[in-house]
Amino acid sequence: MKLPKVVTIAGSDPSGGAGIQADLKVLAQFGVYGGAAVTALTRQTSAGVLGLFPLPAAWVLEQISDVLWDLRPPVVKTGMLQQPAVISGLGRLWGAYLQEYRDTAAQVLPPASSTTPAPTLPILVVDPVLSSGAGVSLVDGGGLAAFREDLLPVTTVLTPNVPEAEALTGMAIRDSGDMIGAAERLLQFGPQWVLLKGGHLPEWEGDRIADLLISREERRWLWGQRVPRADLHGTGCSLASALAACLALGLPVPVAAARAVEWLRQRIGSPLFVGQGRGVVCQKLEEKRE
Ligand SMILES: Nc1ncnc2c1ncn2[C@@H]1O[C@H](COP(=O)(O)OP(=O)(O)O)[C@@H](O)[C@H]1O
Ligand SMILES: Cc1ncc(COP(=O)(O)OP(=O)(O)O)c(N)n1
Repeated sequence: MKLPKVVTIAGSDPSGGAGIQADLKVLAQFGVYGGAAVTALTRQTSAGVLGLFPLPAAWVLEQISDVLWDLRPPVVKTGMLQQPAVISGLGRLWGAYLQEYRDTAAQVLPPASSTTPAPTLPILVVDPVLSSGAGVSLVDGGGLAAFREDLLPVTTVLTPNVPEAEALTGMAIRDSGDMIGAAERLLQFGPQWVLLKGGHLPEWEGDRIADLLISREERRWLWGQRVPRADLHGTGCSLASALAACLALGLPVPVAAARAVEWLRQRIGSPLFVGQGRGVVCQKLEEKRE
């Protein structure tokens, strides 16, 4: 088997709970090699985001291009992209990356027929980070339009939470029916799959909770046990990285999504308190120390 590799494109969180630091730790836990292109530096503690220092957009895009054509990762995951020029530029770069795969496959494979499977294309997991858990905006004006117009058309799996799906669609999401409507609207922007996370909805009955995984062909609810949730951050980054890792290990999207969601849910009720503020996702349950 080829070395499983994921490149994460995200911001830096010095406290290690979110951003590239969290992504690389999750990838390592799944046994997947991680590369990272950094979009912005934050001043951030476990209590929240104190400041944001974006790197020049052209320079960020050069970093991404360098690492894509060097490592040739089969899976890329995005976190805080922050600037519209980075979001749109990544859409263009990813289109070129996919095209090169198609051209190479056309040279080495026999012509496609009903019996030859289509070549496996690289996978782009987009976690549309818009704000920190405490509400600090992590995207500049124009970012939503850049996502909708330039990045979602080339996205394989989009992983919004409820507020992110509301912002991208302009639709209010109050219950599971609204989740379906918003996820279908998101599919119209172009992603092949949408994993709409349900953690922000109050409606779930009793001790159950669900996320919605949807494509143009299928719809699945990923049900799980709702646990009392301590205040923690980095859950969105960790889930998208776990999903990217499972995809790099060769699992199909529905299996990878179910496994990643389960992995995170096992950790949500049992965070690590590493600083003075919120908890972070515990990387290895069996090694948990207070
Ligand atoms: N109280 C909870 N108990 C169990 N799982 C939860 C709980 N809250 C959220 N989750 C799960 O954690 C993941 C992240 O959910 P969510 O909070 O919606 O997104 P985000 O972390 O991006 O804000 C989802 O798989 C969701 O089902
Ligand atoms: C550098 C950086 N990137 C992303 C976030 C947001 O983290 P996320 O896991 O999406 O959200 P919360 O769990 O914090 O709600 C961040 N804070 N910093």
